[in-house]
Amino acid sequence: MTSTAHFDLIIVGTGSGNMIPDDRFDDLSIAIVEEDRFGGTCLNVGCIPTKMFVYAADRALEASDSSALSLTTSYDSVDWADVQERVFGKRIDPIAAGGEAYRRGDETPNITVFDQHARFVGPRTLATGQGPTEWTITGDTIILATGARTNVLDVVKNSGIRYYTNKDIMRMEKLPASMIIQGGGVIAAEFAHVFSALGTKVSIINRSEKLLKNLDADIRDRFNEIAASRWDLHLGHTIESLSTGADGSITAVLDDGTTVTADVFLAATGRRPNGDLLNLEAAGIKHERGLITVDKYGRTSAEGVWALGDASNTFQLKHVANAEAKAVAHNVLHPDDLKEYPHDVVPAGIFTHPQIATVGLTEEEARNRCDTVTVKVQKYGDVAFGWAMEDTTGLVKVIGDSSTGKLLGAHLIGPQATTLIQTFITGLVWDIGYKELAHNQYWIHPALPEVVENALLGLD
Ligand SMILES: Cc1cc2nc3c(=O)[nH]c(=O)nc-3n(C[C@H](O)[C@H](O)[C@H](O)COP(=O)(O)OP(=O)(O)OC[C@H]3O[C@@H](n4cnc5c(N)ncnc54)[C@H](O)[C@@H]3O)c2cc1C
Ligand SMILES: NC(=O)c1ccc[n+]([C@@H]2O[C@H](COP(=O)([O-])OP(=O)(O)OC[C@H]3O[C@@H](n4cnc5c(N)ncnc54)[C@H](O)[C@@H]3O)[C@@H](O)[C@H]2O)c1
Repeated sequence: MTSTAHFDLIIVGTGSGNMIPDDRFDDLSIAIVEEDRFGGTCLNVGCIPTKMFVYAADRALEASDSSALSLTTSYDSVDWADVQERVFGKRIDPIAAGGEAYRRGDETPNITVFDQHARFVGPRTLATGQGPTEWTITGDTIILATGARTNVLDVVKNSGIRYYTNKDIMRMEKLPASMIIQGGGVIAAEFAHVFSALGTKVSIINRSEKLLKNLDADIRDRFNEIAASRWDLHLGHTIESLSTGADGSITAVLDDGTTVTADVFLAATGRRPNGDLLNLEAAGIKHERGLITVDKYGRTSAEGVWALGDASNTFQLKHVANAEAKAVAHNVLHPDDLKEYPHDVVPAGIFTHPQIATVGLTEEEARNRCDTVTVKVQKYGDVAFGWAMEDTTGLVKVIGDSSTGKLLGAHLIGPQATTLIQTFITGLVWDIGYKELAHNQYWIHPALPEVVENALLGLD
């Protein structure tokens, strides 16, 4: 038998969706539906655990060769099980379990948790469940925060090989001796660094000729040079077939006949939004191949239904999903004072080695839009802290419009790039001219942000 219930608000997905119910919502009856672990991608299988692995990988890589600093150091080995226990056992899993217990417990009596897949069976009506009990729930307001999943290509799915995605690769039983990574985007770049720094031989197979192909060309090319020195790259190729050997190893045959063999295979070929699994048509919700269509306030095509995060934007970034969740929380409470999703200045960081960070227009995009582009590329190695680091590869590229004195974009590769970029984000958000940004504040000498100062000073 199917039970039924009505709620003021239904939230599907507990990534950024779980941020929404705060004390402003205490008077509403709320259903939260989550079919997997509480906390969503970022907490359980994305940003947070990956960066905990990345930090260890950074230390291992740096220790493996400090000769430029006149030091004799080495990286010996990793206790893989201990890293997993530290990341998941001590931190991630208790946070996820605690988040769920809080929503199920006495402190949020207005909230009911459903733990089965939700799909629409009519306008503002979802079929879901609590354990084995089937439920049909209706809501005056529904917020879809259902995220995205790995886009596993047919050649992988249909091959019968055991393959990993970001969901299970960090929980592998032991560190593999070798790994094939399919894809050349952000996830490939981050995991290639993690595994190779810890001792795995990494081969990357990527359809495009360049890794991280959408970056500003100078940053992209610098990264590709560094990547070629660390990993076995097969760029500009696709996989024709995959098979499992008698010893369990995986062999990929590429479109040029090359074979690549490794212990494990990681699929990192993009993430597709989960809307295709929600039966959106039954509720009159428009979407494009699962990407839910929303207006600038987060409203879908169906009255009373909102969407946010990876379910409905193409940024696929946690800070954007969080910002949208804040906007939706406000909008459902204040229908006469809607806030727009903040999509004007969206920065991104890539926690590979070296780190990469980017905000605003690339040089190519800027030149296509503006005739008065000014560009400065400042090497880390030409400022005092860069000398201390003996850095030979880091650079800060800043792009401005000389006719207005305004920043257009900034792109960094090098140590602490994801931190250094914050000055450019501030400049862009507050519309501060690049000369003011450089001159109207102190830059601690001889700290690394001097590389940012010098980049700004170099614009015409
Ligand atoms: C490996 C990796 C590393 C990343 N690193 C970064 C990073 O460093 N910085 C950054 O900004 N971003 C990063 N991201 C991206 C970031 O994780 C996502 O943009 C963000 O988590 C999206 O949040 P969300 O709330 O939209 O979706 P999610 O966090 O994916 O939440 C969606 C939830 O909905 C649930 N759900 C879906 N459909 C249903 C259904 N029908 N019924 C019930 N429940 C359902 C899912 O189980 C999931 O828990 C990373 C992603 C990956 C994969
Ligand atoms: N640090 C961060 O902020 C961070 C970290 C990890 C993931 N993420 C988010 O997760 C998203 C997904 O990451 P990703 O690396 O999976 O995606 P991506 O879009 O960055 O890269 C996908 C890769 O797969 C390849 N590919 C796609 N379809 C293919 C096909 N049919 N055949 C062959 N190759 C194909 C692409 O050429 C590309 O190299 C990112 O875009 C990012 O927004 C963010």
